Amino acid sequence: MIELEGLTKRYGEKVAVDDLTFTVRPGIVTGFLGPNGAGKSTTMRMILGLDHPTAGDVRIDGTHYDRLREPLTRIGALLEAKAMHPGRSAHNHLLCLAQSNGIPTRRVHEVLDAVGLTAVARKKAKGFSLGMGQRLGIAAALLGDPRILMFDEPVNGLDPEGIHWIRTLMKSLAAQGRTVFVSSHLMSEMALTADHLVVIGQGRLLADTSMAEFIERNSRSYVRVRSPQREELLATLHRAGVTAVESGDGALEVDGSKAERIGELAAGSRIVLHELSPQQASLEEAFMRLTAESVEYHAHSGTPRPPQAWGEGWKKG
Ligand SMILES: Nc1ncnc2c1ncn2[C@@H]1O[C@H](COP(=O)(O)OP(=O)(O)OP(=O)(O)O)[C@@H](O)[C@H]1O
Repeated sequence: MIELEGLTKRYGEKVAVDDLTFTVRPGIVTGFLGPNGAGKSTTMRMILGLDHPTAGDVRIDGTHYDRLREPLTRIGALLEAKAMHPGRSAHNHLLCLAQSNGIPTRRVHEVLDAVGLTAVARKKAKGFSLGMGQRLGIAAALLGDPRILMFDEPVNGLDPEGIHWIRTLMKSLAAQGRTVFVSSHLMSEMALTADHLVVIGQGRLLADTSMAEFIERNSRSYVRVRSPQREELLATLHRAGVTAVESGDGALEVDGSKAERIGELAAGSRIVLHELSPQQASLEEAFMRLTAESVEYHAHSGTPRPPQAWGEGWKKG
């Protein structure tokens, strides 16, 4: 279990992590989601004692990282791929880590096998592709057989096979009862991997929710309707107790009614329809709405929409 309490990090004027309080629990994959610069890496560095908090506290199974005995056997982390000596082989890199942490040598062979690097174990790391570097970083995280694992953007730059492999690995580690904490800036990626979501923006907690709850709240389905007899259609829908809102481009959006019913109501009043289409809002859109105000740098493609009122509704703790 990882517990953060009021965790804060300032760099001069910049507040990189702002009063974060949440708990990462065992047995599930917890996704740590936020746009670029949200403070995910800084938070993970503080969990590992690589950065010191300006305020607040973070504990690993009740203890500060600095006070853990043989920390690699308690928490394993992949923070930056290729954080290794380029002239060293994968085998020797892991062997050095094992020897300095009191981990038996046989674990080196086990983890090389687990990440599929046995065949290239004696090759120098500088010749490794990004995917091989990620696998070696994950092997290092697994070396001490820790109960807690933390991965910072593990699928960045990987091919589909590598992405699939990491997703499966994270789920199986969680199924073994371990705590798995993984960061990403892609909602679509988290939707496929995480059981629980912690969302941050500009260092602040925006949501702490189960994935199922996030999907339920944000998989908004509605029907788009366009008609040259818009006012008559609005009046007909109103009489039937169906609420429609303007979509901004002249069309109407109707929640809570099927396209069939709207079509039948329109036909009953001899109203011509030019469009009648069921729609499903994507989780990526929901994430973008939630974090819109906290994104540091926008492309000049339009004004971000303000976060919806529901943003606060599912924030816990
Ligand atoms: N050593 C530092 N000195 C000054 N500012 C920093 C430092 N480290 C991080 N920051 C700033 O803190 C903020 C959070 O950065 P961080 O790398 O933690 O975000 P992130 O969510 O991991 O982003 P990304 O997905 O882009 O890696 C950013 O604005 C960053 O510029």
